[in-house]
Amino acid sequence: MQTPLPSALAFSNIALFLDFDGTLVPIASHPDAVTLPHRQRSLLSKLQTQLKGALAVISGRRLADLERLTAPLPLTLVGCHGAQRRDSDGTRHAERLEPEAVAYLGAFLAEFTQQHPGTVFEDKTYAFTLHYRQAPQHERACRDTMTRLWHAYRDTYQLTEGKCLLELRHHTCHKGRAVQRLLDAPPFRRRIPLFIGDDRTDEDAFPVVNARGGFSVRVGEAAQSQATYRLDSIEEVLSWLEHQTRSMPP
Ligand SMILES: O=P(O)(O)OC[C@H]1O[C@H](O[C@H]2O[C@H](CO)[C@@H](O)[C@H](O)[C@H]2O)[C@H](O)[C@@H](O)[C@@H]1O
Repeated sequence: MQTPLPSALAFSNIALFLDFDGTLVPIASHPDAVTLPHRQRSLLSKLQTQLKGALAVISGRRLADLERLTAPLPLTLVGCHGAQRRDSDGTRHAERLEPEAVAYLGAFLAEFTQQHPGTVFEDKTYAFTLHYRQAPQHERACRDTMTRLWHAYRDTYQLTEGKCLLELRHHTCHKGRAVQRLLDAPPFRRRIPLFIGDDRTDEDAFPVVNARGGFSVRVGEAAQSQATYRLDSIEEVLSWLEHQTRSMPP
């Protein structure tokens, strides 16, 4: 059971990790329909300065998507649930992959969406995401297909569920590992981690944050969560963070 996040924290010592969709920006009908509103952009910019760079956006989206959405802010960005990273100085990191499986899964699922109108496929190289938000009549077919593919590739990929999506993600896609790595180096090292997220893959990060004596925060209702704290909505996330920026030196 999560308790409400206290409004007063020693925020200047925090390493802040923010999920993107459903935490910073509202869920939209299609992945490409999302933008970063002025309020969030200005907040991220202030936090980046006030936390001396100890801020990262950690998302299931591709790194290229995050770069486009947050440009020109020089943030640390983690894409594909941890498989890709851009540091605030522009340095890039990416996990290695077996190209054969990537090509096969990409081609197979692209064909699947042709046969199931309204479904959306994102080929993120490290993760293959099938959305049925706009075609709920195809949810069963999406589940069956992704389950079959997972049985064939379970040594390398795991099957997870998100908000109206099913995803085969490579074992290197793991937000907990991403947080661990960031905390081992400046500017995050020796700070207290605070992770805010709303989804299944954010759960991978919560035990890492808890083990480091940090603050794990789940956004919205969750039947089961390892988060210690709760914020009820995106509006609460933004207001809470804005309150912290007002309590720190500019
Ligand atoms: O880790 P996150 O930043 O929360 O990313 C999770 C997934 O977000 C996106 O899908 C979700 O948002 C879409 C746009 O609002 C929505 O249409 C979809 O139904 C949601 O599941 C993104 O498209 C995925 O690649 C991310 O894995």
